[in-house]
Amino acid sequence: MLKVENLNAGYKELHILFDVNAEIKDRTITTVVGPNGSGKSTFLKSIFGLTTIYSGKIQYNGKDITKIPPHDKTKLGIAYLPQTDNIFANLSVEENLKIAGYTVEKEDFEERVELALSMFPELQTKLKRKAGTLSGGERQFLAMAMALIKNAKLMMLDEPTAMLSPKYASTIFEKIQFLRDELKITILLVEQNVLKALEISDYAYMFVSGRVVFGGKAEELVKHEKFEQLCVGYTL
Ligand SMILES: Nc1ncnc2c1ncn2[C@@H]1O[C@H](COP(=O)(O)OP(=O)(O)OP(=O)(O)O)[C@@H](O)[C@H]1O
Repeated sequence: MLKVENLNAGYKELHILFDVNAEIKDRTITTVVGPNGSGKSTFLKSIFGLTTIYSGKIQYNGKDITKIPPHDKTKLGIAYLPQTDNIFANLSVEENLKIAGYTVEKEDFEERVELALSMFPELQTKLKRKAGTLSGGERQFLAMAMALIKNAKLMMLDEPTAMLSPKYASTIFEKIQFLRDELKITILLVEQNVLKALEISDYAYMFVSGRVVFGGKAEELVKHEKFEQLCVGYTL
């Protein structure tokens, strides 16, 4: 689904990612782990078109999307959910859902809202509430519901369980599995709850100082000699 080749990227002249190669397979969960500041978020942002790309290539279903702006990537079915600021806090939940559906045909929109609310029934009773008054977990649900309405096929989630209670975090992990298993959505995840994320993941990448030091099956990463040293502390 997504192929990243020899990607070098950063913020203007600040080079952060070095020769990154990665492949995200269709209908899988791939988790990116690594110490703080290793470039995990920058990786997601680069795929979405929010960084400076110096060289390399990003392909999505065989199409070169390296230089395509974010709004066009949304149309192709790519969604990027940052850790914060992923909803319009001053608007109601309902208005947020409507905005997500701006580019969707009216009939499709109603169907998509129905699907989104069946997946996130927690939002059903809060449609008139200002999104800014939702709990952290509910905000994540709303952001994911908006991505569903946009018909996302690839969802990139940056630390969706950050600041959430363990109970809420488990619910988010269940929802992510549901997205893969029932809705056939491909997930690229950056997570601080590394062990829990790897449990539900098919593949994983470990970044250190902007370089990929491991790429492969999620269960293999746990056996990697540097895994504990680099991810513990950050993991627990
Ligand atoms: N908008 C930005 N402008 C300039 N530098 C940035 C920007 N965003 C991130 N950086 C820098 O890029 C480097 C990588 O940051 P990034 O957020 O990608 O790491 P991360 O692995 O996701 O870290 P964390 O686990 O702490 O979230 C850091 O040195 C950070 O300070």
